[in-house]
Amino acid sequence: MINNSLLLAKYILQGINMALQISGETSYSNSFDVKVTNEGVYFIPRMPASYVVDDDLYQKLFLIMNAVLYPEYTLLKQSGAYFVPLDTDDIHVKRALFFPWVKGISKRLVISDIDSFVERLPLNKIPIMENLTIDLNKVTSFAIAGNSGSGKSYALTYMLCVLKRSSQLVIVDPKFDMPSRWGRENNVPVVAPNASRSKSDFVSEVNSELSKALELIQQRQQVLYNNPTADFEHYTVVIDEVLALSDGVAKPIKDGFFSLLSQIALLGRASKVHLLLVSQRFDNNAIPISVREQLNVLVQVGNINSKTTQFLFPDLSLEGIVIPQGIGTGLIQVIDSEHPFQIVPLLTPTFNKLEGIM
Ligand SMILES: Nc1ncnc2c1ncn2[C@@H]1O[C@H](COP(=O)(O)OP(=O)(O)OP(=O)(O)O)[C@@H](O)[C@H]1O
Repeated sequence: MINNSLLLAKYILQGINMALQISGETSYSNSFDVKVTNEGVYFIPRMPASYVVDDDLYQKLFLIMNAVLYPEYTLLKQSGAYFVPLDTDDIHVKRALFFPWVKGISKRLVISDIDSFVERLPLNKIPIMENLTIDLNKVTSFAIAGNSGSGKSYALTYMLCVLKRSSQLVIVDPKFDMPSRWGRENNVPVVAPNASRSKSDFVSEVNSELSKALELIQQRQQVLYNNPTADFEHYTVVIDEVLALSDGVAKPIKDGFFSLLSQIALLGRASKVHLLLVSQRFDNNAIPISVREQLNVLVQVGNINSKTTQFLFPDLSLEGIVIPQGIGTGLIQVIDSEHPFQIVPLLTPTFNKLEGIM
């Protein structure tokens, strides 16, 4: 175990010196340096340099360092070069490429009793893996994508269990399936279709539920206007199979659905009103672009390739990301105020069977 940051920086430098082919430049010729902090690694080029400091260099360094650091640390994949200014008077070394990391590698949470796990959970915390916990106060909208059989419903069930600890919930369940049963057992209101009603009728009911969430946002905005430090209970609208809702309904109803979703996604942050959307995919038929842009917890389970990641992770090159094998695996990105862009391999939690629900 390497725990001394100087030693670790030296080890990383060695890895870069050996593997990076940039005009024969190395740290020995004083071309660059590496610094390590709790948050990640800084690659400091000495400028002007005989090599170009660009996205390409960034991705190369990512590949080299991710391998030399495995399994002590996992670098968080960025879509482009992540420049940071450094606090020094020396113009030659006033900038760095930054590689944020998390300690260890992604490890699945295995929970033997989900009820007591949730009971002991601190408020607003959403554990995802052993080294990744989301703070509900820092994120607004969640999306879970994955093909049939990929572990989407299982992941959703887990999210419902942990979210209930910190948030009021309302569930929209077009398939009248597991989420409806979970809602019944947990006294959470569910909007589901019934045989005697048309699809448009059902989506209209969904729209009126979304209108209620929007009204709540507006009421809370009023309160915040008078008291900017007011605090509220989280409120989360969970929608399973979003694509099944937006597909094949009358245009005015679909437009209404999209418009309500957009407004909630855009305005919900300050008033703690969240969306949790689940869908096979999140293309423009499933949700409007404005909603996709607001999503800040993005989960893709099942097959990971350029086709499946094109909607939630359009800028992602998968190079260098070690995707775990097996059931309930994939990728997760959490965009919060501290981390503008980070994608890590995901293993969804495993928990005990819930009688009568799944
Ligand atoms: N993290 C996990 N740990 C253990 N088992 C899992 C995990 N994730 C998924 N599974 C199992 O994988 C199988 C498929 O998962 P699930 O039913 O959630 O898929 P799905 O994507 O929702 O499919 P569908 O859309 O057809 O409902 C289930 O038997 C489930 O128990």
